[in-house]
Amino acid sequence: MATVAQKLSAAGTSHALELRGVDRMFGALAALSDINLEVRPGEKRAVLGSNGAGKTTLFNCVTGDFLPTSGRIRFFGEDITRLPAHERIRRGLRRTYQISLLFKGLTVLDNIYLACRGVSRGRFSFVRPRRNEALMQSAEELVDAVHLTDIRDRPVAELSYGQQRQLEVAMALAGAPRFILFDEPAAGLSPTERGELIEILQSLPSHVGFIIIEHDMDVALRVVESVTVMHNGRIFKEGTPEEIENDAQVQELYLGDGHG
Ligand SMILES: Nc1ncnc2c1ncn2[C@@H]1O[C@H](COP(=O)(O)OP(=O)(O)OP(=O)(O)O)[C@@H](O)[C@H]1O
Repeated sequence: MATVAQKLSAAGTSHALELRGVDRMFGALAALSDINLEVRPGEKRAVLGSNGAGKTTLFNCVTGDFLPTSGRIRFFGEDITRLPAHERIRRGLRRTYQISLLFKGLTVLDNIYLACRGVSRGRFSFVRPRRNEALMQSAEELVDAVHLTDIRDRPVAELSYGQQRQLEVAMALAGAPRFILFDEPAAGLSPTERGELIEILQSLPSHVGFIIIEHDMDVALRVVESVTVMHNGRIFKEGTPEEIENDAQVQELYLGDGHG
């Protein structure tokens, strides 16, 4: 059986995600200008930048929530620039949002089960599944992966804010994703919860790549191998976490502006 690398090579690319000349206008405002970005399969990358830099718009263009005004986006070699969002999900792209999209009245396990069900090809049924069903097993594994085993039968409304964010990570992992976009997963977390999130992100399977938007540098730089800094809708700098941390221009632009 061909490996992911062999399949990508046959498709003429070695990238999980590739953006070429992507622009996104909102009226006269260029939220994204000439974005060129390449992310390898399994690569973990942070996108940093101050408010309004264009980070969320970048995610929206990749997921299909917004179409780019111009430019091309490829996902594992396939041009997805104009594909609807659900077709991108079918191809293994996932995303978390800054706002919570959980079913608060359902249990932790049921929320993850529904996420697994939503991205599976089977037809939806309102009949409660038996525990041995394959999807329920996947849901149980994901509960363990995000350290929520002890509270898996609790309604989400009773969870702390940090536990709800952990649950969102599990839901993004439903259905064997190939690439995940995390939108500020550490926002509003306590130091302990941040530590837990770092552990979870560090233990994701090596073949699953991600981009994380994160204002908390401690979280972002500890879980990635590469960093892209954006400013005013453009890519300002790329490098390793060490290079970016020690870059004088980045410090002046981003680290020095009081972001917490
Ligand atoms: N739907 C929209 N309509 C009009 N302007 C928008 C829209 N979405 C984003 N913008 C504008 O595009 C620019 C980039 O916004 P974006 O949300 O992508 O930045 P960001 O880097 O994610 O910022 P933050 O860190 O505050 O979330 C901003 O000037 C914003 O006001």
